Amino acid sequence: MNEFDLIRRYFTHSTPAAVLGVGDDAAILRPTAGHDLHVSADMLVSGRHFFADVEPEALGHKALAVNLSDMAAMGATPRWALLTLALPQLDEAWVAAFARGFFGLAAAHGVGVVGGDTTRGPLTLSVTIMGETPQGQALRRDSARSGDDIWVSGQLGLAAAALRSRLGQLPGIALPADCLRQLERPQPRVALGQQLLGIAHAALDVSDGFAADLSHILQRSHCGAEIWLDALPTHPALQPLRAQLLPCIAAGGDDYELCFTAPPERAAAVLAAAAVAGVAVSKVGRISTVPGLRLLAGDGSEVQLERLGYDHFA
Ligand SMILES: Nc1ncnc2c1ncn2[C@@H]1O[C@H](COP(=O)(O)OP(=O)(O)OP(=O)(O)O)[C@@H](O)[C@H]1O
Ligand SMILES: Cc1ncc(C[n+]2csc(CCOP(=O)(O)O)c2C)c(N)n1
Ligand SMILES: [Mg+2]
Repeated sequence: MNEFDLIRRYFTHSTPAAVLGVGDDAAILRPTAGHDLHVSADMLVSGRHFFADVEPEALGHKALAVNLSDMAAMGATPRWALLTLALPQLDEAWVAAFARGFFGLAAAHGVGVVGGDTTRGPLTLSVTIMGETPQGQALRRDSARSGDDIWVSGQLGLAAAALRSRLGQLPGIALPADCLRQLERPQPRVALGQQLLGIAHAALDVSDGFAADLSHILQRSHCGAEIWLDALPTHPALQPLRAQLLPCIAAGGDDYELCFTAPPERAAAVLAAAAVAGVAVSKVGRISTVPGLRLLAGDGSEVQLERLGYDHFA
């Protein structure tokens, strides 16, 4: 099997939503009239974003999931993706499983894989994703307003706990299986993002860590926030370990949940949107005019974290 057999066999699927998909020098796409086009890229590098021995099917899922999560964060409907791979060797069973995970999730979200690039090299997966929102409707980072409630979807800290456990940093702690599942197969909150259009003011997805990512909203919106640490949602089985796992919950990363702000009078609309999307949401703080992020313990005292989130170069 050569490079082109590999592409034909594993990476060429029909793409009815594209004018022209895999097989030419470029794909041809026709965005929906009256919509804005969203484009985002996210890369996964072996040893940096995943362990080299991870199940290839899970890796295929995650490579697309982290990109779908960026579309979810904008409230966009994901439509097309490009898949760029560097593979150290041609291991057909590995590629078949990877493609199963990737194309399974693509099909579930109606995303057409319209092209990419394949080369030999250190295991690296890069995805470019494109999606749409009705013109001017997208959920951006720069639109939070003083007085907004701050919400987060799902549960935080599970993936970071699983990572630390795998690294031997949580001796004597048995984690629920949901933690490893969250690390290896995150569920992007695409439906929630779309439901929040017209309700949320600002949004992003939590990839580096809740505190670090919320800080991006604060910077771009020129405001501050207080966060009630006890309100940050996590897995029930981790509740007794909350104090020890606070760095995972508040600043761990790999959560792929949505953090968003909305005016208090839209709280019922937020809860209704979450119910339609089938995702739990928690109110965890408030946007204020006082600059900076204040993390508050149950007694109202301010907590300083050593790190707010993951940083590749820190
Ligand atoms: N090499 C680069 N060249 C140009 N723009 C970049 C580059 N790397 C990142 N960016 C841009 O910087 C912004 C922040 O990027 P980042 O990768 O941190 O996105 P994120 O959504 O916060 O996190 P994640 O990568 O986990 O999705 C984005 O607008 C992204 O397009
Ligand atoms: C083996 C291994 N080591 C570390 C981590 C943790 N990790 C890596 S990148 C990142 C932030 C998001 O990445 P990016 O900002 O590049 O999108 C996190 C939380 C992991 N998942 N696997
Ligand atoms: Mg993002």
